Amino acid sequence: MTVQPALPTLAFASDHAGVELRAHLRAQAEAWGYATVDLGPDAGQSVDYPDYAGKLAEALNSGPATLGVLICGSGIGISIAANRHAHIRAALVSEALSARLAREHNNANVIVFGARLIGPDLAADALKQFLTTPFDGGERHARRVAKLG
Ligand SMILES: O=C(CO)[C@H](O)[C@H](O)[C@H](O)COP(=O)(O)O
Repeated sequence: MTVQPALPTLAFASDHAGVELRAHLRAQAEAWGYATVDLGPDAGQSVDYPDYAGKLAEALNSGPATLGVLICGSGIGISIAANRHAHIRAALVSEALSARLAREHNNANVIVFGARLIGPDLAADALKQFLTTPFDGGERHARRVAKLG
């Protein structure tokens, strides 16, 4: 019998612009077998993306989630905010190849989407790549990631 490694728990957060895409991607991830933690916000309120990037950074610090998904309108503000936390390597992506490379080369632990710039199917494809690609672990990549701090 082959024992499959446990899937990581995923944390999801967004600002108001990302509420719908967050729900879609979270449902997809659960359908793929991942446990998820939802950090909000609820629909119908305007919020500030640094607050939700901070919630996700805190969640990855305290567990059980080890990978995160962040979404704002463009993905830019929330990725800037997330990357101000030393243990976060957040990659803003708009297609699946970048999502794969973010794991393979950068060992990114957070994937970021711009809900106003990417469709739900493309975002789900990119998320699937992100979740199923391990860090390459090669010496040059490990060295560079270590220099990120
Ligand atoms: O931070 C952003 C842009 O870099 C995000 O796209 C935000 O979601 C956006 O600024 C929110 O804008 P809104 O007019 O308050 O909906």
